[in-house]
Amino acid sequence: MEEIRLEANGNIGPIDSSRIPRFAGAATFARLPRLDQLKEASIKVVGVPFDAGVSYRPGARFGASHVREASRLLRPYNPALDVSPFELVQVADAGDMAVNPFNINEAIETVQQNALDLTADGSSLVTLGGDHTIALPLLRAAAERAGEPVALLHFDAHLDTWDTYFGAEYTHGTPFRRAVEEGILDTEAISHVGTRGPLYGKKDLEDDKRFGFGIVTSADVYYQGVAEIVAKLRDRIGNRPLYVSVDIDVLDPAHAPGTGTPEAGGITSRELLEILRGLRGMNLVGADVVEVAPAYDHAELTGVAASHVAYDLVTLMADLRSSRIGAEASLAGQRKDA
Ligand SMILES: N=C(N)NCCCC(=O)O
Ligand SMILES: [Zn+2]
Ligand SMILES: [Zn+2]
Repeated sequence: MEEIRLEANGNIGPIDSSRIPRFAGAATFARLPRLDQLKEASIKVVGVPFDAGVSYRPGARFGASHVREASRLLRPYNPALDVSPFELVQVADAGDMAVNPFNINEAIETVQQNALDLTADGSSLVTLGGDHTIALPLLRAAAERAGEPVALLHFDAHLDTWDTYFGAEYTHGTPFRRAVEEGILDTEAISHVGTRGPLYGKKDLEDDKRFGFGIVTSADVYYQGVAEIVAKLRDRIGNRPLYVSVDIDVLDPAHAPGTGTPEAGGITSRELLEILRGLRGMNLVGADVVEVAPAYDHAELTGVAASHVAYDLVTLMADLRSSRIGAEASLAGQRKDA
């Protein structure tokens, strides 16, 4: 059937949910056009159906399609930031990467190469996981595109800076240790947010600190509040190229039960969204939302939370890009006047 879409400023937007019921048709993120329906896009949402790196419950391979399904209810105007992201720039759903489910090393190579290919035109990626293993190749690609090590804001119940599991180096509990070892993170500006729960030992925290990570625990969010935490994070990161990785288990299991390694005592979806919104204007170069495992989800809670997180990340990127376009235009105007 014909797709009736919203359009503005030459950008092709979501299917118009006032004319085609939002529950009709195949799901793309926020009902956006597929990349293969367009010539180009400035922001691409891409899925990575991969969960061969998990240490506990499997199922995050189905995360991206679950988030797409749950994203049918997203609307085109984001009042929290007063931005209509799909009007400002072209946003598209780039589909799923075809990653080898039987070979982790090959899967990591594929994610890295696909991320580089998708961003060769200067566009930005929001990746839907997949387990957290995929953050490593995504960070490699982000650092290569940025031309320098990137700052990292890592929202997670877990540190994910452990060394190995069963001798395996590339797992969902180890991506950020590998990233530090590879020199792709700017260790002056890396922080975990939302960590909590039992660890293997105190050494986990000592190692993590040695790598350069700052920690804002889930309890810190409760005691200090969103505004204070945002101010501290902004201060630490400044204008460095910033990658944001959101493990959905950063949320309390009450807000996101559909995940593989749940921990009690997490932040709320309101807190997470407000912290993300507080990053407005920062130099966001890439982002992921990982660890959505729909088999353990109820009432689409986790899918809805993850789709809103991805929507706010897209909004931040769209806002940043359009403010840069605006700044360039006014600079060009000034040059012409001079
Ligand atoms: N990245 C996530 N979600 N979890 C890591 C937990 C690793 C562990 O089982 O100790
Ligand atoms: Zn986690
Ligand atoms: Zn994680």
